[in-house]
Amino acid sequence: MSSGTVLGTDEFHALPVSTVADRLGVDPRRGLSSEDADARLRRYGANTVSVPAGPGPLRRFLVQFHNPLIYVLLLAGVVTWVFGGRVDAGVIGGVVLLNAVVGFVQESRAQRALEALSTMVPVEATVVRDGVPRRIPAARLVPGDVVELAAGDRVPADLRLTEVHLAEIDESALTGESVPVVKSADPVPASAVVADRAGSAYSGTLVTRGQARGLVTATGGATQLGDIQHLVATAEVVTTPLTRKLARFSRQLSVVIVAVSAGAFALGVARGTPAPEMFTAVVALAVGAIPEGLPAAVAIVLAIGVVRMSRRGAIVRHLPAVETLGGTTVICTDKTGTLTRNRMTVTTLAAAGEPVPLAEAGSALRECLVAGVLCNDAELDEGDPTEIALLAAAVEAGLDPAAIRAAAPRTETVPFESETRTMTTVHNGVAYLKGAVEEVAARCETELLPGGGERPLDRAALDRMQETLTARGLRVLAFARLTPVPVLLGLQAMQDPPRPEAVTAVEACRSAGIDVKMITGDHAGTALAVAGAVGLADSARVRTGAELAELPPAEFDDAVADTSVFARVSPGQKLELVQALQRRGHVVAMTGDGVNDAPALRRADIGVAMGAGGTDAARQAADMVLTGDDFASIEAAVRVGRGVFDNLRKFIAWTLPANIGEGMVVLVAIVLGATLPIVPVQILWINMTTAVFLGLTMAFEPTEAGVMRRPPRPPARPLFTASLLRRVVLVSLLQVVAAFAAYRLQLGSGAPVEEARTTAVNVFVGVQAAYLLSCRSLDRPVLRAWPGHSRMFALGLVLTAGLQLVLTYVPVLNTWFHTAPVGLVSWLWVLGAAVVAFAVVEADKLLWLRFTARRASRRGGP
Ligand SMILES: Nc1ncnc2c1ncn2[C@@H]1O[C@H](COP(=O)(O)OP(=O)(O)OP(=O)(O)O)[C@@H](O)[C@H]1O
Repeated sequence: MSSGTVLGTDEFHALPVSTVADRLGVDPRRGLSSEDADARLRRYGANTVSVPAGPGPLRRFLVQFHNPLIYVLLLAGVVTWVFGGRVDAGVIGGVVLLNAVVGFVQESRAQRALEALSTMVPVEATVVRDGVPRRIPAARLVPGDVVELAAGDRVPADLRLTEVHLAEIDESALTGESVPVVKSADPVPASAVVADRAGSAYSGTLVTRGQARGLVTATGGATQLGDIQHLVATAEVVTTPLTRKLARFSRQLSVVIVAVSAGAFALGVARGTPAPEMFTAVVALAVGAIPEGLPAAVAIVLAIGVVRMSRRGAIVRHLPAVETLGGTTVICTDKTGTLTRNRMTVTTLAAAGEPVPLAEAGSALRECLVAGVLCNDAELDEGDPTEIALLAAAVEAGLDPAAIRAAAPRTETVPFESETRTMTTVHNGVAYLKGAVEEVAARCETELLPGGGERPLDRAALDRMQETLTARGLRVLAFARLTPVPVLLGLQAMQDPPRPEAVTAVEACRSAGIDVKMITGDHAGTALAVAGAVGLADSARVRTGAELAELPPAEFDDAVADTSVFARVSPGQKLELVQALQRRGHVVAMTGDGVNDAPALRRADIGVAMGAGGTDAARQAADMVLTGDDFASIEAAVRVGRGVFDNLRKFIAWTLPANIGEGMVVLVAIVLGATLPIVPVQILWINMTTAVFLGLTMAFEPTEAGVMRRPPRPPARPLFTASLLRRVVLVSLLQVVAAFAAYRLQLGSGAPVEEARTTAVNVFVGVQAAYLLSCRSLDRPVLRAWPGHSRMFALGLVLTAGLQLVLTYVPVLNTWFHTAPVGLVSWLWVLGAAVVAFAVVEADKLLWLRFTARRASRRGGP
């Protein structure tokens, strides 16, 4: 399906521009009229590629049954049925069904959270309509629209290029070719493949250099990108390194459990238990012990993290980023906009080594202000804040920017680039240069004196002036007239106030053991002053890009590690910085907004792009996009990331002992040759209800207050620590002992077996609930480190209690699950077991804390 069928041809790339414009019915200079565009929008639809829906709900539901464990359960159901256990078989069937429903719901939730993300970053395009360029949502583009492209933009639709200025486009998203393609406006042979069509630009690719204009030839699903997305049936699976690690762990554990079950089966049968009965028992053992919900639950915990982060202004583009963020050890951040407001105001001018107040500059430094107006792409209300400030300064000094521009129309432009740090424009044969002081001064031999006259450039005085201004945190730009001979016109120094919230956020990061480094293209003096203002500079630790370039390779990594402010850094060097830090084992978050920052963003463990000020190229390369461009959002995201990782650990720490305990009850009974204190269908009941209503509440735990007061998790730390393993052993033992004790003592006191088993089941769930309470704080006594109220947690407890009451007192369930109503004594058992289990785990935490503290002090540590 291509637009060609709609528009009469799909060979626009082979036609001259004028023919293309005719076919599309548009004047390439004026663009479409608004009415025509609206009509076309109705006719061709929105310019969005609907993500292929993926497998439908039915398919996703059926997939839930595709699991070896479920096969075994179903088999057990059939066996039970055949040997007459109709009710038990029905219960097993019900459990399988319920399991599928729960899995389905969980997965859908995670999927929805993720889908919501892709719509959150708005994409805009510059389009010419009714003869004027304007920004509109890219979704509203229609075939025939005239689109303007500039370096950093993502191509918003398929275009036939009409005008090209040095444009290069990275088409790797489409063709896999990573070298940018040089574009032209010429037709190519009709047979040319997409990669060879120099005269066209394709939706989803990135402009890496230059500017261009083009006519929209296809939108939405009719674009090449749309074609591809339809071909690639995206069954995108929600996996991260952690979910994969866990999935592998679950598989290994399953193998062990199946082996144990087989052994238990053989043992039981050898002792004379009927095979079908034994079979159902070991199936219960296996189902109870295998933590089947683990990978899905982890995906949910992460997805919830994504939602929480988006509320803090940080939009995560890749799920694994949530996990990585929590482990971040270094944040490398921009200055302008991220630590400061990016609201520039010129406060001082200077020439010939003397400051000139803005109020007097209109006469004394007129040409410096004029250069600031002419060599400038902004309007007073729109554009680069640095350039807006220059216009505002001219206005404040009494000049009229519009009149100045009208009198000296621009004939040539060399745009600003971070590499050259300068911009040049030519007006009626007069060339103006503006940019970083060093770069501009290097081109000049003479300088203008305030009020008139010239003298040879006094470089020492200029340097001193720059030192004075930058030390006040001002960004300093120099201006020169290049014709007939280069003369320095003066300096304009602008203020960009630090964000107050950045100060708190930097402080929070530092107390969280995260190193914050500032990387800027600005002058070292300015960088240092701003760093001081937001609380991240110790003056000895600033280095410039030039100094970095001089370092011998052997010293590079160390130097980078102990520098906190990098000034006059080029985008290419950002990549080197990331690599150096990673070589030292750091997990690096790096911000960037320009096209040239993309490699560094991609390389960083967490690439952070700006939603408002950044380019599409940077956003495309990033793992996370900040809607407010604000450093505080990075800090908030790290905080959430840590909380999410904690919740994962909590979930795992709860679920493993719970599951293994369930399996152990059966195993112990078989090994001892004793009757089962909990029968298979009851194990299934416990497994189903507690995993959802107790375990999953951990996903919603609030972030603990102290998360930002402890050091980052060491990148190499395994998920299964000694503490966790100890906890698994302890808690599964507690459960087994409690269940057996309750069962035996009840039997001993003459209670019928159903009542004794019901008590054992309730005791079991009670212990799991008590342990869940303890898991709200993994390492510290929970009552002392109370994480605050959690509605989910409370709801989970209430629902679980309700379900146990239903299981105990509702006759139908009594029949299905072989339970019976019990008396007060039985509930006292439950309460007692829960209290004891809670106390034991809390005591274990205290002992362990004391043990580690003593070990640390013996090693001479604090
Ligand atoms: N529009 C411009 N025209 C000419 N020169 C500029 C312009 N903007 C900035 N400069 C010069 O280039 C230097 C680097 O600016 P640039 O905007 O590349 O820094 P940056 O790395 O983006 O800064 P930050 O890290 O603070 O965001 C500035 O110190 C200034 O001297």
